[in-house]
Amino acid sequence: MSQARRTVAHETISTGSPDRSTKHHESHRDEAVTESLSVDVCVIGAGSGGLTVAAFCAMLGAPVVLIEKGEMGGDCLNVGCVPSKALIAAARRAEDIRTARAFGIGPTVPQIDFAAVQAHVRETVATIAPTDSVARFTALGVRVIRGAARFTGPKTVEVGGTTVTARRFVIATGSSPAVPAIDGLDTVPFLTNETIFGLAECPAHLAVLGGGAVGLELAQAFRRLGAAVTVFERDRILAKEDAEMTDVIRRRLIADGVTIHEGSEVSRVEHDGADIRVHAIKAGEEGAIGVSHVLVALGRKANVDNLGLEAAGIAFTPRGVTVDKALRTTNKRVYAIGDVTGEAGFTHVAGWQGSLVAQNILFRRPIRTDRTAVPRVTYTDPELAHIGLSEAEARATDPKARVLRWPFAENDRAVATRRRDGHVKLVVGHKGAILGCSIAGPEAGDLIAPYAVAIAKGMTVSDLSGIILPYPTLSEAGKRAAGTYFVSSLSNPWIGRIVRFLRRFG
Ligand SMILES: Cc1cc2nc3c(=O)[nH]c(=O)nc-3n(C[C@H](O)[C@H](O)[C@H](O)COP(=O)(O)OP(=O)(O)OC[C@H]3O[C@@H](n4cnc5c(N)ncnc54)[C@H](O)[C@@H]3O)c2cc1C
Ligand SMILES: NC(=O)c1ccc[n+]([C@@H]2O[C@H](COP(=O)([O-])OP(=O)(O)OC[C@H]3O[C@@H](n4cnc5c(N)ncnc54)[C@H](O)[C@@H]3O)[C@@H](O)[C@H]2O)c1
Repeated sequence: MSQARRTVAHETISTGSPDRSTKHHESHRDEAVTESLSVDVCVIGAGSGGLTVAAFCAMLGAPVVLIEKGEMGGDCLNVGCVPSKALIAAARRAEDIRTARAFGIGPTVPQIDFAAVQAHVRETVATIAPTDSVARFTALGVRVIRGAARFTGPKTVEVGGTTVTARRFVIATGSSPAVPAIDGLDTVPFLTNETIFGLAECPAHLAVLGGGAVGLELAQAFRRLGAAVTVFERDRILAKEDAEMTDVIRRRLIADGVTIHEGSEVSRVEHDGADIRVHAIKAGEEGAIGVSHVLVALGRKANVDNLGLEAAGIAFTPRGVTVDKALRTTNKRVYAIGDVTGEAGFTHVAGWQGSLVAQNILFRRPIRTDRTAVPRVTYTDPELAHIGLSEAEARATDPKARVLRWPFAENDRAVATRRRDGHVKLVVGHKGAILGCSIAGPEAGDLIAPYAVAIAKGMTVSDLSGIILPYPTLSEAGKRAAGTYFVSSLSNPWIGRIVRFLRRFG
C-alpha cells in the first residue's frame, strides 16, 4: 500500500524547548509530503555513543536531530550489557544456593524457573529503558526520528521522508554479531546475542562458538542456570588478557562444569536429527559433538552497510568507519564513535567518545583519545578487570618495571565470604608510578575504580599504600599489593642503620 508522504517547508530547528524543535511549516504538494530540517548536529544511532552526544548537545542548547532505526538504547540496553548482566545475576543466585552448605545453609539445589529468569531479564531492561527513551530525549529538546538514516551527500542525511542538513554529523551506528563463513552454519538455527535473551527454555546443551567476553559471560551463566555448555575457542580464552589472570577464570569455569576446548577452530556445523553437530579442528585433528543449541560469539561487524557513506565521501573498511585521532572521518564535518569505528567494544568507551565529540562540536575543545586510562571488565565470576599497561607492555618501555601481587586468599573479607580465588596484579614503573592493574577476583569490576584514578592522575605506590581503607574490605588487597613494593627496601641494611641512629635521639 502506498503511503501519503508529507512535504514540510525547510525549517531551521532551534532547541531549548521540545515544542520549538518539533514545530514545522508544512506545505502540501500533491499527496507527497516531505520534511527538511536544518540543525547544528545530526546523530545517527541512539546507542551509548549517540545518546551521549545528543543529550550533551541538547542540554547546552544546540539544535539536535537523533535518528534511530531500532530500539532506543542500542545494543547495550537491549541485547548486550544490561540483559547479560541481569542473566549473570540470576546465575550467581543459583550458584550461591549450590555453595551455601559451606556456610551451614541448605537445601542446596536451586529450583530454576527459566521463564521467570527471562522475565527478570526483561524487567531489568524495561526498568532502565525510560532513561534512553524517545520521551526523555524529546523532553531534553532532541528531535528524535525513528527510521534508517542514509547519507545522500556530504552534508545531508535522509530518513523516511525527512532530509536533514547539519553543521556536524555523528555516526554512532554500532555493531552486529559477526557470523563468519563456517561451513553449514547458515543451515542451522544458531543464536546470537540478539536472540539468546528471548529463549523460552534453557538449552539442554549449548555450544558456545568463541571464547571472548560474550562467549564466556554467557557460557558460565547458562551453565549455572542448568545447561550443559561447551566452549570452542581457536586461540586461548580471553586471548587479549594477561594469561596469568585468565588462568583464574578458566579454573572457575571448569570447576563450574563448563567444557572448554582451546586451540580448537570450529570448521563445520550440521543438523544431526533433532540436534546440531559442531565440528572443530584441534592440532590438525577433527572432532565433533552433538548439542541442542549453538551460540555464535565470534566477534563483531561494524554497522556500515546502507549508510550511503560513499555519497558523503566517508572512507570505511570491513572493520568499520575510518577515523583519525580526533574521531573525524574523511568528511571533516562527520565524526564516528563507538563500535562502528571497529575499535571501541565497550559502552563506556562509546559514551566517553560521545562526550569528547560533543565538547569538540560545542566548544572546539581538542579531542584526545588516549586509551591508557580506559578500564575493561569481563563479568564472569570471578570477574576479570584491567586498566593501563600489561606487564609485557610496561617492560617493553621500562625494563625495570616491577610486578606486585596480592592474593584474595590473604584478604580477610574474601576469606569470610569464601570468595578466595584470584589476585591483584599491579604493574609499577621503576620509580614507583602505577602503570597498570589487573584484578581477577570477586567484584574486580568495582575494585578497579581507584586504579583508573591512579593512572589518570599519575599516582605512585606510595600514594596508594598511604591511603586508609576500611577493614575488612576486598579493596585492601590492592593496597597490600602496593605495600609489597617497600618490602625489599625494609630489608635494606641501611634502613636498619638509620633507625638505630635515630633511636639515639630518644
Ligand atoms: C552480549 C554483550 C554484552 C556486552 N556487555 C558489555 C558490558 O558489560 N560492558 C560494556 O562496556 N560493553 C558491553 N558490551 C559492548 C557494548 O554493548 C557496545 O560496546 C556498545 O553498545 C556500543 O555502543 P554504540 O553506541 O557504539 O552502538 P550501539 O549500542 O550498537 O547503538 C547503535 C545504534 O545505531 C542504530 N543504527 C544502526 N544503523 C542505523 C541507521 N542507518 N540509522 C539509524 N539508526 C541506526 C542501531 O539500531 C543501534 O540502536 C556488550 C556487548 C554484547 C554483545
Ligand atoms: N564485559 C564487557 O565489557 C563485554 C561483554 C561482552 C562483549 N563485549 C564486547 O563485545 C565485543 C564482542 O565480543 P565477542 O566475545 O563476540 O568477540 P571477541 O572478538 O572478543 O571474541 C571472539 C572469539 O572467537 C574466536 N573465534 C573466531 N573464529 C573462531 C572459530 N571459527 N572457532 C573458534 N573460535 C573462533 C576468536 O579467537 C575470539 O577469541 C568485544 O569488543 C567486547 O569488548 C564486552
